[in-house]
Amino acid sequence: MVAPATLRIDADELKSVEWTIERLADEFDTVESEAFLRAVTLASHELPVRIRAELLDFKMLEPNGALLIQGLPVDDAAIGPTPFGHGQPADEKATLWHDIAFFLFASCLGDPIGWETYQQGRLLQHVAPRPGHEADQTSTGSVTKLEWHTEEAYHPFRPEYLGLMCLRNPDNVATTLAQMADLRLSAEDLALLCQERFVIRPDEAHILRRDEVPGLAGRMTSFNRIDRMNAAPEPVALIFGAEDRPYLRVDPYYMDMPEQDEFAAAFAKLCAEIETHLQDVALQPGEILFLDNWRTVHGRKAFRARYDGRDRWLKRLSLTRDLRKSRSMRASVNGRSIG
Ligand SMILES: O=C(O)CCC(=O)C(=O)O
Ligand SMILES: [Fe+2]
Repeated sequence: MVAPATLRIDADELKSVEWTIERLADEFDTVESEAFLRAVTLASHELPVRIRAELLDFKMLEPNGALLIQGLPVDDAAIGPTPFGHGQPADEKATLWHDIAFFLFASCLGDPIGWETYQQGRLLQHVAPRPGHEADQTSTGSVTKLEWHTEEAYHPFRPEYLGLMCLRNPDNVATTLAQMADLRLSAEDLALLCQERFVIRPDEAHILRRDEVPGLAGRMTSFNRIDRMNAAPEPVALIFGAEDRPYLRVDPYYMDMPEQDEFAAAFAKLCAEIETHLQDVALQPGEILFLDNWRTVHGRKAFRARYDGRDRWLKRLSLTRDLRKSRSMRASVNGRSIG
């Protein structure tokens, strides 16, 4: 199986990265602003050249579907309690250093995007267990495994890359992933999977618990759009791109079984191949895992949440290579929230 590529930041590189982070931290107190996005994209050009080269190759040459960046320090006492479980919001200031680091690396791959119908359009999202959500098929679930999926598989503007930065993972709960490059599918199955015959519905993170959404009224156009995608989904192809190195989009939990036997059989083979080639990556504090969302699927093992402020805590960014393609669903030229 193809293991994720790894890139370890060395001591000299870390000094240079820290210098850039600290300069940005002097100027900004949140990563959720357009001014910060411009500044961090510019500053990403100052990253050490070896790091930029590795990220650029990951993007331009597609040598691997996953890239693990190691070597950022995390002071567990300084980052504050894991959000949600404790009933208090995260102290954004306490993780600003890491948030900036994450955006700096991510900016080498693409532009961060968010969703009007998810966490109020926030770009940097918390992945942490939430009381009452234990059995949900979302990033706030825990006792139920998060089934493997393409991120936002149903959406025409789904991200090309997904970043997961680990701040805390005391029980070594694994992120699961499978690489398209590992899958063995016959030419006949590939030909069936390339046809627009498969229905993928929106993730329930955009649908459940709508009554808890602050400012819901102002976002109803976007929520209505999600509801329409749910009620009348357009059939799509699961495999696309070049025949010899295809891309995929798939999320069985939100899919209908195709009616015709041959398509159902090809879909079942794809799922079985993915299951066979699923690997575990238990992220450690300070690690950032970048996944090519067109060449891997990912999920998470089940675990028992502690709700003691020390739970598993990742931050997540979705990145697009081409912001313009979603312009019809974004409010402004450099607005990042799609819906
Ligand atoms: O918790 C994880 O490791 C992965 C979660 C996930 O699939 C996601 O946040 O999109
Ligand atoms: Fe995901």
